[in-house]
Amino acid sequence: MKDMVVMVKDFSKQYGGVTAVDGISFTVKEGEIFALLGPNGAGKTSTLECLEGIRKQDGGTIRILDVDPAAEPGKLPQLVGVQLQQAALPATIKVEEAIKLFSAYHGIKPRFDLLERLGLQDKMQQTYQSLSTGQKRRLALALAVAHNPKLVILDEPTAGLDVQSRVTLHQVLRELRDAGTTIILSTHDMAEVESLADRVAIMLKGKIVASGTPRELTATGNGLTKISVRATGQSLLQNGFAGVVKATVQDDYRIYYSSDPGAAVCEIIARINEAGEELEDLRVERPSLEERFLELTQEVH
Ligand SMILES: Nc1ncnc2c1ncn2[C@@H]1O[C@H](COP(=O)(O)OP(=O)(O)OP(=O)(O)O)[C@@H](O)[C@H]1O
Repeated sequence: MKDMVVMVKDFSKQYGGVTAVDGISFTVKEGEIFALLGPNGAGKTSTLECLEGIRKQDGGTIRILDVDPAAEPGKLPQLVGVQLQQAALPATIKVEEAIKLFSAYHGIKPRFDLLERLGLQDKMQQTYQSLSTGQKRRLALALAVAHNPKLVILDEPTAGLDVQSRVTLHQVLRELRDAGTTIILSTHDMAEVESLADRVAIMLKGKIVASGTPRELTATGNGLTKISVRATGQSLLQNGFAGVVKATVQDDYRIYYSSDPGAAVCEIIARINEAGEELEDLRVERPSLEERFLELTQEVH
């Protein structure tokens, strides 16, 4: 069985009178990409900062590989790689100097290979302030993972990145995961979670309102599959297909939301054939995380 890398139990965090995190619990296993997904103010950053030992929790237990971050912060830097926020490096430090500095801190050889992997090999002599947002984030990731930490914590690693930088960053994160690194990240982006995360916890107003694999989360809730179909005749205008609870028309398409999509698709095709019509297009989309997220948000409000 894989080792538990992170254990969070009944964790809470307040700022003055504001409860930012309200008694959440989760665990993360070795070699998992775990996402905290939630809107602004949900408590994601507060959670990550307590895991990093930057802030102290007000209640509950946090353990990272059996270390209590609040009690033994000195043990964390070797175990945990943290992606620095934008302003954390001096404006005039060069990329090469930053890599050397961090490598010296961890007592390792400079990892210039990571710069190449992250497309920064031509930027070695550029100052930090002259890098674009995407380049700064890629450098921050290189600095976070250079010493092969067991856990990497990333706060919205792809926010504001273009598609290419985002794809590269996702690839690097998957490679790290496949090599056994555990990754916790926060994000607003549901598509990112669906394509990248092994497990996700949805946070709303300081609580975890749902958790599981992205597939498990989309299978809960109303779980309706969307079937969009276009045919040459009028036979589809009459509904009555298996498990369909809602039907609409959009452009030339009839759209059905069904709890039994396999049977519904068979019946739709049979109806078109019986009517002697032609099937022009058929699309089946399983419920998305976005739909589940919106459902949950409405439940909480
Ligand atoms: N230093 C602070 N002082 C006072 N309140 C804070 C502080 N940091 C966060 N909060 C409050 O705690 C709540 C949770 O904030 P947090 O930054 O953890 O959420 P988040 O999910 O990371 O949001 P975002 O996606 O906007 O970064 C918010 O209501 C926020 O205003």
